[in-house]
Amino acid sequence: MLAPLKTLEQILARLAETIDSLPLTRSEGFVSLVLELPQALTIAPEIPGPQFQFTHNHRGEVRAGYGIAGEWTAQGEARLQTLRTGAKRMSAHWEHLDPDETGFSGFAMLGFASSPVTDAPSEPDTLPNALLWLPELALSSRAGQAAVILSTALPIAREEVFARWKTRLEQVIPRLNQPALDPLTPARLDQGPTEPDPARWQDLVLSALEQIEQAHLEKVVVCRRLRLEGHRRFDLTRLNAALAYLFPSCQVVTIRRHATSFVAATPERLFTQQRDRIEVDAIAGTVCRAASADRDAELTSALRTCHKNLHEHMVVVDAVTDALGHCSRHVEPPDGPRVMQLNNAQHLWSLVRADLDPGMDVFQLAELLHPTPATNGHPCESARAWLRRCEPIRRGWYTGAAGIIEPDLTGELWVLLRCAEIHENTADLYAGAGIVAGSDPDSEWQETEHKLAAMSTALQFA
Ligand SMILES: C=C(O[C@@H]1C=C(C(=O)O)C=C[C@H]1O)C(=O)O
Repeated sequence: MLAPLKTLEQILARLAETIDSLPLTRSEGFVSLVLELPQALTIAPEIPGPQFQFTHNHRGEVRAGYGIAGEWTAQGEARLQTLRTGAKRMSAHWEHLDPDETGFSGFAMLGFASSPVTDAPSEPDTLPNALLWLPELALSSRAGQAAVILSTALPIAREEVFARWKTRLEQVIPRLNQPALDPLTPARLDQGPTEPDPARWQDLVLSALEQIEQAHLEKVVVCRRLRLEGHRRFDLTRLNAALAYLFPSCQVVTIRRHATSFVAATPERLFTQQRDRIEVDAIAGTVCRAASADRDAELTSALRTCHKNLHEHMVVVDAVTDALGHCSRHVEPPDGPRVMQLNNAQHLWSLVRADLDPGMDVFQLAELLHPTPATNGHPCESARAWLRRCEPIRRGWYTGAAGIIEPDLTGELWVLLRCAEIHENTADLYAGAGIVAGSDPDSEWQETEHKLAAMSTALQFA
C-alpha cells in the first residue's frame, strides 16, 4: 500500500503529464480528468468548505465531492425543469479524459428540499431550495476500485486550473483512508425543544384523522423536529463512521455548503435509474425492534399482518405504480411487501420496477415521483395543502431527496429521512409518521421516537 504522500506525489505527476491533453480553451462546457487511486475507500475525508458525501456500507460504495466546478440553483414549482435545462447543457458539453482507463466518470449531485415553495427567505446558512452541483474534485469508489475526478468549467487557463486542482488534491489525498479515529466515550446529549410538543402533536394527528374520516384525505405524514445539544462540537467524520456502522444498508448522506451540515442515514431510494430501468423503494408501515429474538419476531409478524400498516403501505405502492405508468413501457407487479429491518425500526418494503419510456432522465422522474405518499400523503395535492396549512415546522431538505447524477443524466436519488441539520454542537433532528384511518396519536409519537433514535444514537459517538 502506498503512503498517502506518495499517492499525492504520483497523482500530481499524472496530472502534470496529462493536463495538456485537455481541451481547456474550448469556449463552453466542462472537462473532467479521471485518475486512478491505488486503494478503495470506505469513507471520504471531511475538509472545510463545500462538500458532499454518499457512503453505502453494504454496497461498498463511496462518492464524495469537494469545491464547486459548476452549480445551478432553483426554487418554485418549476425548480426541477430549471435545473434540467442547466444539466442538459452540462451533459451536452462535458468531456472526459480517463488516461488510466479506470472506467469511472464525473458526476454531479442533485438535491432538493421537500417543498418547492420556501415561505421564509432562505437564511444565508441554509441549503438552496434545489441544487445541482458539479464538484471540482470528486472521489468515487466501488467494487474495490477508486478514482479521483477533477472537473472545471471551460474555458480556463492551464496554470489556473493546474493550481486549483493541485490545492484540492493536497487537501484531500493525504487524508484518504487515514486510520480510524480513536473512539470517544459516548456523550450525553441534552434535549432542547421538540416541535410540535406532545400536546400539539395529539391535536395535529386528531385533526388529520378527522380529514381522513371525512374522506378529504386517505393518508398524511405528520412530522416533528427535535433539537439536541451536545457537550462537544459534533465531529462529522465520527458521525459518518457511526452511521455507516449502525446503518450499513442505508445511504449515509452529508451535504455541506456553509457552516451547517445536513446529514442523513436513509433506507429509502426515491429511485435508481439505470438506462431505461427504474427501481423504486416503497417503504411505509413501521414497528420498532426488540432486544429479545422472540419479541422481535412477534413484532415482525404483527407488522406483516396489521391491516392499518398494510393499508398505509399499499397507498404508497399504488401511487408509485401509478406514477411509473406515466413514464414507462411496462411496470412490473410490485415485489413485496417484505420487511426491512434496521436497528431502530422495521418497515414494510416493496420494490416497484419498470421499463421506462426512452429518453427519461432523473429530473423528469423526480418530478413524477416526488413526493410519494411515504412522506407526504394521498391524494397528493390535498395532503400537500393540508400540510402547508397545519404543519408547525418547516421541513427544509428533510423529506426532500438527494443523489448522484451521471453524465447521461440518469442516476439515483434518496429520500432524505433519519436526518439532522448540524451546526457546531447543535443538531435539529426530523422524523414523521404516516397517519391513516386507525392510527393512534401516542403510537405514532412513539414511532417518531424510534425514527429519531437513528440519528441521536449516532450523534452520541460524534
Ligand atoms: C417520514 C419518515 O419515514 C417514512 C414513513 C414511514 C411510516 O410512516 O411507516 C416509513 C418510512 C418512511 O417512508 C421518517 O423517517 O421521518
